[in-house]
Amino acid sequence: MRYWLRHERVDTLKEALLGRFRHLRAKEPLWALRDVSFRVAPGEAVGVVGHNGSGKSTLLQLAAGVLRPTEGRVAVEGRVAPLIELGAGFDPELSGRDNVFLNGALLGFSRREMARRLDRIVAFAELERFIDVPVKSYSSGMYARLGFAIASDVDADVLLVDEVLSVGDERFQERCLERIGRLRRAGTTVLLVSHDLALVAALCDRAILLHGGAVALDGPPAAAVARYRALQGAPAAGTAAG
Ligand SMILES: Nc1ncnc2c1ncn2[C@@H]1O[C@H](COP(=O)(O)OP(=O)(O)OP(=O)(O)O)[C@@H](O)[C@H]1O
Repeated sequence: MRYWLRHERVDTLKEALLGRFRHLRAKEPLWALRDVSFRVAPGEAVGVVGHNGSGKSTLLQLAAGVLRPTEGRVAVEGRVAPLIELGAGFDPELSGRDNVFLNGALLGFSRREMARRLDRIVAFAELERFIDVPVKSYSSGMYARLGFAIASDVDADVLLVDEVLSVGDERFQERCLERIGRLRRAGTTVLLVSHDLALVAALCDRAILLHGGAVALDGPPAAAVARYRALQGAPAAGTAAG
C-alpha cells in the first residue's frame, strides 16, 4: 500500500510575515506496507502489533475494503464487521438508534432484522438513556460502545478491531473481551490491532509484528512481544520512499 506524502512549507518567517508565501510542494511516495503476505484461517484470532506508523491501521483498512491495495491482492471471505475507527460508519447528526439501522444496512441487514437486534445492542452498549440522542453528543467511549455492540452482534465471519476498545472503561473492556472470546468459540475470525501486548497475548493464537511496513515476525504472541521490545528504537527501513 503506497500513500503519497505531500510536503508543504513556507520558506522563511520573514516571507510568511510579508505574505509572500512560497509553498514548496513535493510529493513523496510512502510505502505503508510492502511485501506483506499472510493468511488467517477461519476461527483464528490474530493480533497485529507494531510501533506507531508501522502500518497496522492500514492493514486493517485493507482487510475492511476501505482501502484498495496499490499492488497485490487482499481477499476476505464472509461477512466482515469492521470496527476500525471511532465513529466510522456513523452519521453524527443521526441518533444512536438510527445509526444502528444505518450500520446494519451497510452490513446488508434489513431494517426489520436490525429492529430485532436493537434492544440487545442497546443493552450491551448500556446506552438506553442516550439512544435517541444524536451521536455527535456522545463521548468517545460511548461511540466505541455502540460501535462494538453493533459489530459484535451481526453474525460476522470476520471481526476487525482497531484499538477502539482502548477508549472504553475497564468494565466495558472486560465485557468486550468476554464477547470476543464467545465469538471466537463460535468460529468468528478476529483480527485485532492493539498496543496492549498483554491483551494480544491473552486473546490471540498468533501475532503479526509489523515494522516499517514489513512483517518482522509472524508467530506466537509471546515471541512477537519479545521482538517488539527488541525493535524499540530500531530504524524502520521498510517505510523508505521508493
Ligand atoms: N492517508 C495517508 N496519507 C499518507 N500517509 C499515510 C496515510 N495514512 C497513513 N499514512 C502513513 O502510513 C504509515 C502507516 O500508518 P498506519 O496508520 O497504518 O500506522 P499504525 O501502525 O496504525 O500506527 P499507530 O500505532 O500510530 O496507529 C505512516 O507512516 C503514516 O504516516
